[in-house]
Amino acid sequence: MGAKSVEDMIEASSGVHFSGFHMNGLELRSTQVGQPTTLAAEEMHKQPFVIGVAGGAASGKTTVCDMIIQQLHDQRVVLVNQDSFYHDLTEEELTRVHEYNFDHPDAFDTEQLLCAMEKLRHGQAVDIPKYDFKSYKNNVFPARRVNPSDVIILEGILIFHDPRVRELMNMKLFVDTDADVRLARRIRRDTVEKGRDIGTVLDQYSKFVKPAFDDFILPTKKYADIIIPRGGDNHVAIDLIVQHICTKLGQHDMCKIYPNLYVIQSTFQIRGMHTLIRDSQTTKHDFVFYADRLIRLVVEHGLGHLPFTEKQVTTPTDSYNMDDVHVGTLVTEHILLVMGLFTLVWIFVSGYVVSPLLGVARVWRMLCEHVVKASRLGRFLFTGKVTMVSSLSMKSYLKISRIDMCCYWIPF
Ligand SMILES: Nc1ncnc2c1ncn2[C@@H]1O[C@H](COP(=O)(O)OP(=O)(O)O)[C@@H](O)[C@H]1O
Ligand SMILES: Nc1ccn([C@@H]2O[C@H](COP(=O)(O)O)[C@@H](O)[C@H]2O)c(=O)n1
Repeated sequence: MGAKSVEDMIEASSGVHFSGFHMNGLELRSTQVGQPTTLAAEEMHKQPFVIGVAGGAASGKTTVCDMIIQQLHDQRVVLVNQDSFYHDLTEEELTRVHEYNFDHPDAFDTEQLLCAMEKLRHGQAVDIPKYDFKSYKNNVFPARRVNPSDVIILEGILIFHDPRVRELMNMKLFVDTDADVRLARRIRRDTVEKGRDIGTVLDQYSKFVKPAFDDFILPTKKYADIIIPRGGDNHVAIDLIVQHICTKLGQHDMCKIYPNLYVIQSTFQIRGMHTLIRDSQTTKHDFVFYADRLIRLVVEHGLGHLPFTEKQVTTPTDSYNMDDVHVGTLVTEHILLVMGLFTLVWIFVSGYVVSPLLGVARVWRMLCEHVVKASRLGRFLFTGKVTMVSSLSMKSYLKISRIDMCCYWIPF
């Protein structure tokens, strides 16, 4: 490939980019300036929190869902069963119903399920059919009107099978109950509630239910975030799951109110530092040290949202690509981002009863450090013995210098 085409490629890819950091690793892909990045974020954050619950038939999925719903009493939660989306049987299929495999992925109308989810996620109510296990039809009972909610629980034996359905889920649970327990429950349920005779239940189990569990259901266990042994008997697991959902919903709600809010993923290191600065035994020196590190994380993540353009730099020895951060825009378009950072760190620091001024001063210092670094780099690139293939213009340099002065001027 010739030198010109390399240049062309760089030029073609040298638009302005935003780097993003989002909750749950959901990233907004790099977008060109002027495109509605915040609209995309809004779209994403306005959507409900979707929990998928899979597991074998009679494993206790519905029981677990009911327990979660009960404990999330102050949230708007709806349960959507995959059973509601069983295909209607044709007349011919009805005459030979015992040969029909209700445990195969093709038994479900996944397109209809996706369509219903699409509507719910966009704030529209949907009518979900109520399946009749006795007549094998989904139009015997009136459909159930489901309104858009904060949380949607999608439950079903094969709810993790289709990747498009899996992608809708923020959290995936797999109810793992022993096969003999599932069979015992199924026999009782199908004979008592569905009025089937035990011979038919056992035939269906060995012919379709067990093979489908091994071939289609069990292989989806790997997609689960949490596996719940013993289903509804496992109160500890359900309590922990509900706590986790509440935490996520808190963040989710905040993100819904503030579409430009980014939540930094918690790590053991971050949690450790939070513990230390909350501890009354922590010395002033350690407090300042760990608070500084936490503030630095916030500042660095915030600055990661500044737009940048890729530039090619030729040094005496080599040529390489670098990201030219638009420091100049710091004082103009992105002043709000910087102000937001101050406020954020101010809230963070003031939450720990330190003088808010101390917090603001520390943020200023960190921002200045960053800008000074960028400024030094800028000056080096501009005045040093290097050739810029794509120019870092005089205008940018002047802007950098102005910020430089401004930063030194701020007393702290
Ligand atoms: N922990 C449990 N102990 C006893 N019976 C249970 C338990 N969990 C569920 N069951 C019973 O087993 C049957 C199947 O449970 P369900 O929650 O409907 O499972 P699934 O939704 O996975 O088919 C129901 O009759 C239910 O009452
Ligand atoms: N007409 C039907 C439809 C489904 N089944 C069985 O139901 C099971 C799934 O429901 P769960 O509530 O237990 O998850 C599945 O194993 C089907 O075989 C049926 O028997 N008849």
